[in-house]
Amino acid sequence: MTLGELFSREPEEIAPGAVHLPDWLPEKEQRELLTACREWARPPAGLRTVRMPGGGEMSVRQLSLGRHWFPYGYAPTVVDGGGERVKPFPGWLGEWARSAVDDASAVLAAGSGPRPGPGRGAYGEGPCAAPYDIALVNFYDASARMGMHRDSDERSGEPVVSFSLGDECVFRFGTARGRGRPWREVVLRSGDAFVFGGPSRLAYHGVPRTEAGTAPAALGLDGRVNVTVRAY
Ligand SMILES: O=C(O)CCC(=O)C(=O)O
Ligand SMILES: [Fe+2]
Repeated sequence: MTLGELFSREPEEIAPGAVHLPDWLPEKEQRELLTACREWARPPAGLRTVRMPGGGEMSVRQLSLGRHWFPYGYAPTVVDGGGERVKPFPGWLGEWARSAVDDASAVLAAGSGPRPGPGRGAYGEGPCAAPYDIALVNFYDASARMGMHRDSDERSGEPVVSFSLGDECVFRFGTARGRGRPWREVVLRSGDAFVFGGPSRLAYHGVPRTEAGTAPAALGLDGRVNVTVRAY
C-alpha cells in the first residue's frame, strides 16, 4: 500500500478556501505538462538553485514563467542570477488553472462553508478577476523538501493553483496565522491539483517529504515536479 492509499482520494475542502482535487490532470495532460517543464528547464532562465537571503540554498530546484520569482519578489529578468529575461507564461496553463478554480469553487459551494453570492464563484471571482500570468515550477529529488511558507509576493488575491507530477508527497497545509499547528497533511499524487484561495490564500504550507519511486511508470519521471500557477 502506498502512502496515498491511506488518505481520501475524493475532492475535499482541506481548510476554508483550500481544495484538494485528486487525479485532476489526465495522463495525457500530465505528459504534456512534464514535456513543457523539461523544455522550460533549459537555459536561458532555466532550472536553478535558489539562494536565500540568509545564505542557505533551497533543496528544491526552480524555474519561473511570466515573471521571475526571487526571495522575496518578482522581476522580469533573473535578477539574482544571470539577468536573462524570464520565459513567457503559456495561455493554456492559465486556462487549466482557471478551470481547476471552477472545480474547486463547486466543491466549496457544495460544502458546509459560506455560500457564494449569486453568479459568483466561491472565491468571489468574476469577469474582472486577474488573469493567471505567472508560474513557479519546482523540481524535487528524493531528498528535497520545502519548509512552511506563504505565497505572499503576488499583488493579486487570486487563488494559487498547484499541479503535481511524478512521486507523491506529503503536502502540509496550515493557517495564515503562523507556520505552526494546526495543519492538515494530504498526499499529493501525480495528476492532483490543489487550489488555495479566499481565507486560505495566505496560509502557510510546505512539503515535508516525497516518496521516492511512487511516480507512475508511464510518466518517465524520477522525482517530483510541482507547478504552481498564480496571478501576479
Ligand atoms: O511543491 C508543492 O506542492 C508546493 C510548492 C509551493 O508551495 C510553492 O511553489 O510555493
Ligand atoms: Fe507555496
